[in-house]
Amino acid sequence: MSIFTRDQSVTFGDCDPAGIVYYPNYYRWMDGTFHEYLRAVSSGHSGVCAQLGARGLGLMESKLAFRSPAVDGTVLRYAIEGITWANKSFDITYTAHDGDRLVLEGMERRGIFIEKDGRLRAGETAPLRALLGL
Ligand SMILES: CC(C)(COP(=O)(O)OP(=O)(O)OC[C@H]1O[C@@H](n2cnc3c(N)ncnc32)[C@H](O)[C@@H]1OP(=O)(O)O)[C@@H](O)C(=O)NCCC(=O)NCCSC(=O)c1ccc(O)cc1
Repeated sequence: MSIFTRDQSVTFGDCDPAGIVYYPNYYRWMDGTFHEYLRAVSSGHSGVCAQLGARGLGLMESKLAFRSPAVDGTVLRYAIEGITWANKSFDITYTAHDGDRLVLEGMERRGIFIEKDGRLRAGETAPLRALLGL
């Protein structure tokens, strides 16, 4: 059972000369899925950051495995499949499907980026968990 889903339409301009989705777009849409999730369950990224005194729920790591191609006209259903919490980071796992067909599997490792002694640091994740009720 997914935590959250959203649909993303693929248009002509999202594709490379071979007619399949140009891969950086998949990263943008994965990021966008996280932001839509935050909007659905909280005051959104900027609101959450204001509440936590954070600069961003920023990326430490991000990866995708491309399982099958998508083309102009595909409607991708992005899903957040799970969130795993560590002390100062959290991992979000994603899938995107075209109907029953798996198009990609992805993950992001994010942190609560705070400014400390003039540099970015990862803050504790507990306040975010509490805010999201997770
Ligand atoms: C992430 C950092 C602030 C962490 O700094 P520190 O506070 O010194 O981290 P620590 O070494 O103490 O590690 C803290 C935890 O993070 C984990 N960590 C830290 N860095 C990494 C990396 N690179 N990979 C994996 N895990 C990491 C580490 O294992 C610790 O894990 P747990 O304690 O088990 O939870 C610093 O490494 C940094 O500034 N990295 C560059 C970040 C960056 O430039 N990201 C790309 C910008 S994208 C962005 O900000 C964004 C915002 C919002 C969006 O929707 C999308 C993108």
